[in-house]
Amino acid sequence: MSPALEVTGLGVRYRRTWALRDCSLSVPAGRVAALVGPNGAGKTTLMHVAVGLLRPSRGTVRVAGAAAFVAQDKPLYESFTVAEMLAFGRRMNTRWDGAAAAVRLAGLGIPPERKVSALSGGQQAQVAVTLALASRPDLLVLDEPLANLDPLARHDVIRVIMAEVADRELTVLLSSHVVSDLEETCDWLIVLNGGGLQVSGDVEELLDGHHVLTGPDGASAAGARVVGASRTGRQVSMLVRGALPLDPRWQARRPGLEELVMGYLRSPGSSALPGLTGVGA
Ligand SMILES: Nc1ncnc2c1ncn2[C@@H]1O[C@H](COP(=O)(O)OP(=O)(O)OP(=O)(O)O)[C@@H](O)[C@H]1O
Repeated sequence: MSPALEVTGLGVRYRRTWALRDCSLSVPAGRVAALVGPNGAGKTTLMHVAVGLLRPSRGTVRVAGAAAFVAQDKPLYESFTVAEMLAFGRRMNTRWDGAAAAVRLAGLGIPPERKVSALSGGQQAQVAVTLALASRPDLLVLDEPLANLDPLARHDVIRVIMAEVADRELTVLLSSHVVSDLEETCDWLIVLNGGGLQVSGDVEELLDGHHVLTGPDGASAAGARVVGASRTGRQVSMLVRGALPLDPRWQARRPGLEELVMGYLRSPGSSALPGLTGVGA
């Protein structure tokens, strides 16, 4: 099956700053991909290129079908009512499912005559996601849609998106700084760091392919590809990729998603990308 999103040798430069350098990745159709990375990693830039808001300085980006985007800040026109936003969406989109959007907003208790500026942050996020889904995209790109939402509203927004993913082959690219929000939702992981791609792959395969090791100071890591290590007193903890080290003093377990992400973010020189081998690769 062809990928929903394919990025090859992507570089994006803002004047003298390269926001993204030599990124190549592909996300299979029907996946919910988490895009994580520290501030300034290039997440928004990648999303803008994916939806055609920004042109690559180098390389190519290919989306199979139509993309919809929910921006990080102010995704809606504040002076519009909800009904006006829906009418605007209908005019701007060739394939538009206004009926489903109206049903969803009614289910959420959001009145059509209410001005966007009078909605809570959670309601605004719900309206923005509903409008994006009404355009029947093949790829839905969401830049931190859960920021500033309370836990209940976060759960509701995720539930709406996941229902749509289950209904049809929608692919989602979702950025967030809160990895725990992504744990139950995402089955693909992309980690960007300082404009470079560190990780892109199936979440289960990545978790199966890594171990968290704990052992005494002085235990040998020979035979393992170390992503990163930390020390607490005389205890050493390491994230390794692939085979375990030979030294029997290590205790190994499968990492959680957050441990995996943090392990890579703390070691910007490490990467887990298809086709790369060697220490830290
Ligand atoms: N319009 C712009 N002009 C110049 N530099 C920019 C512009 N937009 C982004 N950058 C720079 O590009 C880099 C990547 O920014 P980007 O917004 O893509 O990161 P991000 O991962 O989305 O960050 P955050 O998590 O803070 O939202 C940063 O160094 C940023 O300062």
